[in-house]
Amino acid sequence: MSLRIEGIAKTYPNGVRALQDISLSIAPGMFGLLGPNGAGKSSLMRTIATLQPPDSGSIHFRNIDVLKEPEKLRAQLGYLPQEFGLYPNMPAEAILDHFATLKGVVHAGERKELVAALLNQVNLYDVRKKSAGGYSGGMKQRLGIAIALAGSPQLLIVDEPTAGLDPTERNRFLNLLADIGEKVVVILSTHIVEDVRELCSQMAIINKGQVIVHGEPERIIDEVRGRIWRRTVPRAQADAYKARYEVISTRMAAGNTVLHAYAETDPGDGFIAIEPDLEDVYFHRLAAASGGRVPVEA
Ligand SMILES: Nc1ncnc2c1ncn2[C@@H]1O[C@H](COP(=O)(O)OP(=O)(O)OP(=O)(O)O)[C@@H](O)[C@H]1O
Repeated sequence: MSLRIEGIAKTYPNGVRALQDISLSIAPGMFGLLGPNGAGKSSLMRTIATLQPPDSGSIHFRNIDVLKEPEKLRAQLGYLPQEFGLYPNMPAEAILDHFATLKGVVHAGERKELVAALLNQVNLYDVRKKSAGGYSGGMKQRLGIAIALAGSPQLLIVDEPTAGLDPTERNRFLNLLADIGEKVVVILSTHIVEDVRELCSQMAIINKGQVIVHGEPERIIDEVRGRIWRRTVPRAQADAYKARYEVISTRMAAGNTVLHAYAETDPGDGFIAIEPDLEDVYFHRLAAASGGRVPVEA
C-alpha cells in the first residue's frame, strides 16, 4: 500500500470530534473519499497534507512517516484545497512560473519548459497570458491543479474540486484527474457520488468522522445487488411509504416521487427490482450508520 492511515483522531478545540479512529490503506491510482457535509473529509485531507496535527494515530506514505517527517511528505505532495486564492491580476503563466520557482526549479529554461508543459496538460496554454482573475470556475480549478503538479508530486490531494463546475468543465476536470491518477496516488474528496463511480478504483465513505465503507466501488455495489427496489408514487403518498419501507432515497419526477428502498426480499406492493448504483449504496450505508432511515430528497 502507498498510503497507510492508522487510528487517526482529531477533536477541535470547540469540542467537535471531526475524526474518530480513521484507518485506511490507499493503493496507487485514484481513491475517492465520499461523505456528507461535515463528515470530516477536509479534516482528513488537511491532516494527510500535514497542515494540522491529529490527536493520535499514524500516517505513512511509502517509506515516509508523515507525522514525524512532514517536510519529506511535503516535497512529494500536491494539494488542491477546497478554497484557494489566486493572484487575480497575474496571468496563469506568471503564477505557474512563481510556484515552480518556489518548488525549487531555479533554472529559467527548465522552468519555462515545465510551465509550458503544465499549461498544456491542463488545457490553459491558449489563455496563459490572460489574468487568472478573469478565469471561469473550471479554469481556476485547472490552474489550481497545475500549481499542485508543479513539484511533480507523488501524492495529489484534491478536496471537492468539482463543486460548482458546470457539466462540461466537471467532465474535463475529472478526465484530467484520471490521467494524473495513472501515474501518482490521487485522493479525491467529494460529496458527488458519480465522480467516484466514474473515476476511482478504490473508495471510502466517511460519516461523522468514521469510515463506514472501504473498498472497490464495484465490489461495494455487489453488496446490495438484489436488495434495491424502486416504486413511483404520487407525492402525497410518499410519507406513507417511508413509514412502511426502508426508503433510502427519494427523487421528484414529473410531480411524482420515485422511491428507492432497501429490502432483503421482494417487498411486493408495486416495487420493482433495480440494478443498484453507488448512490444506492451511499444512501443505504449512511442510513444504516445513523441507525435508521434517512429519506433523502436527491
Ligand atoms: N477548524 C475547525 N474548528 C472547529 N471545528 C471544525 C474546524 N474544521 C472543521 N470543523 C468541524 O469538523 C467537522 C468536520 O468538518 P470537515 O470540514 O472536515 O468536513 P467535510 O466532510 O469536509 O465537510 P464539507 O463537505 O462540508 O466540506 C464539522 O462539524 C466542522 O464544522
